[in-house]
Amino acid sequence: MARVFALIPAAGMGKRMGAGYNKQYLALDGMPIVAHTVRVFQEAACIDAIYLVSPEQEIPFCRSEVVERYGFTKVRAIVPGGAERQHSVHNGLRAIEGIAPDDLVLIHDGVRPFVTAAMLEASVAAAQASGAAIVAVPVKDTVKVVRDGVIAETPAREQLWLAQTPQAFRYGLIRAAHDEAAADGFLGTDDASLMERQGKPVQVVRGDYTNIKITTPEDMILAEAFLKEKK
Ligand SMILES: Nc1ccn([C@@H]2O[C@H](COP(=O)(O)OP(=O)(O)OP(=O)(O)O)[C@@H](O)[C@H]2O)c(=O)n1
Ligand SMILES: C[C@](O)(CO)[C@H](O)COP(=O)(O)O
Repeated sequence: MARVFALIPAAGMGKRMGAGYNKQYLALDGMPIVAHTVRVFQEAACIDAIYLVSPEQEIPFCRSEVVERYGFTKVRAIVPGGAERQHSVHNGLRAIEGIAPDDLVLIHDGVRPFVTAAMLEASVAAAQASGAAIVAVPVKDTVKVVRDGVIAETPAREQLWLAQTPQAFRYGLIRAAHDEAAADGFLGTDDASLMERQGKPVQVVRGDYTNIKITTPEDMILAEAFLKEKK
């Protein structure tokens, strides 16, 4: 039976949030954003172990203020991050102890606190069946490709989806994709894109519009509203 590992990159700088410190520690209902996220994985029966990725200098803070404070017993290690998200994920993948190629890894942004147990279960089932699956939602607006301030193209909306996380993979597949991208100096903005460039299929699991990545200040307003609605 494949085991399921969660890998949560939380080693960004939160530059677009402009909070003056890492946005994953901003409080939502008195609890750091990243703790809301980890809690969903801690409580999900389908997750066996969690690896967190943090800026190296913040590892002691993350351990005491997130892992120990909230009793996240599934967290096996806090791994030092890299310059870009992809580097942080690659560091995390290399740090998972005793993982087998057929085990599953669910990669999930530390700043997407509205992930649900249902999304985790659907991702696990899809990756178990096909090897690779991401959560995504259809775009609601019309999307334009713009070059030099002028519209170059209007892609058919029916084909456009917004990639979210979790992104779930058989470990052997995503490890090979990350190793190859690193060797080629390729930087993608999500993990699925590293498999796509190898011509490997990635399934899509329908997510939810509330599964936002908290990126800019207005996302905090949305997050507070979603949290109020959940209560
Ligand atoms: N070098 C990096 C960059 C990002 N992340 C993580 O990847 C997730 C998504 O990244 P993003 O929202 O872009 O976060 P930041 O990089 O912190 O934001 P910014 O680009 O505004 O600095 C976050 O949980 C972030 O902590 C990471 O682990 N390591
Ligand atoms: C992985 C991701 O959350 C999917 O939407 C996104 O691509 C991360 O991008 P960012 O540049 O780190 O914000």
